[in-house]
Amino acid sequence: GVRGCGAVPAVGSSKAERPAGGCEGPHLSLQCAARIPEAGALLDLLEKCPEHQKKGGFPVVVFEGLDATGKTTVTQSVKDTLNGILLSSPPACISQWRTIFDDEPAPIKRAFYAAGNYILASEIAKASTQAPVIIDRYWHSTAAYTIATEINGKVQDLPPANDKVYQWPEDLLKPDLVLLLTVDPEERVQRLHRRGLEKTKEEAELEANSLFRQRVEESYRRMVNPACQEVDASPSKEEVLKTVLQLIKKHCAL
Ligand SMILES: Nc1ncnc2c1ncn2[C@@H]1O[C@H](COP(=O)(O)OP(=O)(O)OP(=O)(O)O)[C@@H](O)[C@H]1O
Ligand SMILES: Nc1ccn([C@@H]2O[C@H](COP(=O)(O)O)[C@@H](O)[C@H]2O)c(=O)n1
Repeated sequence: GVRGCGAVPAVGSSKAERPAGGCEGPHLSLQCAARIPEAGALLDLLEKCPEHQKKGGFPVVVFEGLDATGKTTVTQSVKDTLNGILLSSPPACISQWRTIFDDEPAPIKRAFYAAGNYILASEIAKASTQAPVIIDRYWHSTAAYTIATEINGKVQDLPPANDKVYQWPEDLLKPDLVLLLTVDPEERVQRLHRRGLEKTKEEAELEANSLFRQRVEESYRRMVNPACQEVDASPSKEEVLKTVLQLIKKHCAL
């Protein structure tokens, strides 16, 4: 069995909790490695990461949110202001395989992002002994997009608010603070267009499908332990930076 690879049917549960019959983890990993050579390399990297990584003494702050809500912009500024270390999910060491897994069926694609979070945890453990760590997406993104993809229809059709799919995995290093950036849909579309990068399939889906967008955001809001703290990211870049720095100072010992 491999950490993180059973994330689709068991979002939020730890490796140990996953039922053998319902767990796609080991099954998926063997299948993947035989068919996709990069899956073998990914699993090798994952196996090298020690389990139950511990955080260092510096704060670990995650930024979450839909595409184009301003995560890249604000994480860079926070990192510069705090002399921190900027990390992202999926981590740089596996990002060259991202397009390969993005084109795979949903369970394999999600397993890639889930495994990436466990590899990222090793980087967070090390970096947080040296400086404040600022992260662009982590587990909440993997969980929220998975839940919103697995469930069709309206927000009311999502699993109930206290369902265990919204729990943080027991065996994954926890951040000190998770900030969820939100902007109204019109502003977000304008930012997407202003940015002008090529859209991924999922970004196109997000833009076209307002119900999907609502399910992703609501899933973020339902995540617990740690929950996301919502930040209105509609104001100017300077205002947003000021707000998040205040929140970091309030919640983390710097
Ligand atoms: N507060 C803001 N006001 C106006 N424009 C902004 C603000 N923050 C970011 N932008 C602009 O919006 C666009 C998207 O921002 P950014 O790339 O930081 O979002 P993102 O959340 O990292 O997106 P993705 O998740 O797709 O990488 C960029 O062109 C950026 O300059
Ligand atoms: N921890 C993560 C990170 C990302 N994803 C998936 O990637 C898409 C967004 O990535 P950007 O680089 O454009 O911000 C997002 O749609 C997720 O599908 C993930 O699942 N888990």
